[in-house]
Amino acid sequence: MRVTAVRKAFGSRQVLRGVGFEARAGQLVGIVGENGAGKTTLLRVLSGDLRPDDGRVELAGTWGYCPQHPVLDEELTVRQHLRLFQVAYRLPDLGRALRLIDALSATGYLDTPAKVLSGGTLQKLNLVLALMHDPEVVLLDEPYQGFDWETYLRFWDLAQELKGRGRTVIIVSHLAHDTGRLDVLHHLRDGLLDPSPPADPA
Ligand SMILES: Nc1ncnc2c1ncn2[C@@H]1O[C@H](COP(=O)(O)OP(=O)(O)OP(=O)(O)O)[C@@H](O)[C@H]1O
Repeated sequence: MRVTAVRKAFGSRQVLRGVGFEARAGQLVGIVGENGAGKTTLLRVLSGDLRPDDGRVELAGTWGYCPQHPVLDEELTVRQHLRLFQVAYRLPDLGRALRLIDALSATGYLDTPAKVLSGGTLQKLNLVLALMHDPEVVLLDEPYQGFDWETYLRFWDLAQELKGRGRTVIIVSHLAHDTGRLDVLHHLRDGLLDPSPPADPA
């Protein structure tokens, strides 16, 4: 993925003022910044959900997008959501989706409607919907919000597994901890990315 000089304003508020970076296959890339820094705006531009005022986003291959707020139908169960996305992604079966649900310990909720799921379980579904077609580039907006510690650790196992298979994983968070798990960390400040040196594995 190559991002060049992306600009986006809402009215007179310049949120992105020339953002550029590259992410390669097999890289875990973090983008951190304070509340309101423009992280979600950037990810929406990267996913094609929002048109930038200027700049380019080049993305080779398939992508998956896990938005900050799950876009789900509260009347549908977890399994029905998986089926809906199976059709949209044109997948032959739900094998990978069910393995991901299992890896996140959500199998017990397959037949539960979204409207009665806890926030953390909704987020598990949100994440699985972004990963079930095994995209080459994964865009994750605060992917572990609401996760308990066990699930948080499983999330990072999953991220490592994706990295190991050459996927590009871009994680946006307002939390700058756990940066040792990332290959590259960018800070979004004043509408620009400030690249940090590779995270210290210690
Ligand atoms: N659709 C919109 N219309 C107008 N202003 C917007 C819109 N979306 C975002 N903004 C503004 O752009 C700025 C950046 O918002 P954004 O949601 O991208 O920040 P963020 O870094 O993701 O924040 P957080 O960590 O709180 O999720 C904020 O000032 C926000 O109010």
